[in-house]
Amino acid sequence: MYKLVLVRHGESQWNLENRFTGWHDVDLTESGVAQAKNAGRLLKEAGFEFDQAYSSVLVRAIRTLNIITEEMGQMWLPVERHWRLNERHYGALTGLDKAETAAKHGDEQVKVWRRSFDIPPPAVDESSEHFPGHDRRYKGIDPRALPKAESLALTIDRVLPYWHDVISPAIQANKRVIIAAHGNSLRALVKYLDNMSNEEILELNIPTGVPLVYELDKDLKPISKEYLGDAAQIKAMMDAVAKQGQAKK
Ligand SMILES: O=C(O)[C@@H](CO)OP(=O)(O)O
Repeated sequence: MYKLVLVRHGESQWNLENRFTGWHDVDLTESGVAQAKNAGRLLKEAGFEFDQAYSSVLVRAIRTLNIITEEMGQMWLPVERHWRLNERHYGALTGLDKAETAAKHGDEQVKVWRRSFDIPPPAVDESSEHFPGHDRRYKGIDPRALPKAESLALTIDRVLPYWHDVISPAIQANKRVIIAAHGNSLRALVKYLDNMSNEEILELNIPTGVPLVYELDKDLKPISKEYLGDAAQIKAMMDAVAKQGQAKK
């Protein structure tokens, strides 16, 4: 049996401001830092030791992982950062206020943009500041692979090659792995691991800064899955994520 830990970054500045974030690079808030410390403390108390860590190339995930490994006394861990673990690209919604967008287009439309399986938000064009082709960290990647807007389905298409080529072989080579990533890049992975239907994934919201521990069999099929921490608090955090896309009453 293998163990795998997934963690969504702690609260970011744009989570706090309730703005669509995607590939925009924002840092953690103070409470995001506290959430990451708490995640590290919980993992340490539960006796976790890792051999390999992975994160996206976005600061909020990188910093969350740093804080967790520092808290655990495992800062020396090898880390591989990869753009394929980035958040889903929010296209032309990037930067907009989620509640204001819902007031303008309706809660249902925003739920479609946030959570439908295969309907992407409106795309940016290559002149947009939110097109990743302008960012040095994505140099060397085939521009056709760089997103202008992604649905969850498209996010799955770019996350899974990294899972199959890099992460799952590491796990099967007995490396104990932690992955720090994002609400939707982790939903992509969870959908795949748990073999969830397109309808089931619609209602799945992942809280910030809470370790999600999987036990996997030899073929990496889940045996069990649980969040570390206070169940009532975690449920409240998941409900709050779901509500972020509703217009203010
Ligand atoms: O804005 C985003 O990039 C994501 C995660 O923070 O938000 P949502 O939960 O609306 O998909």
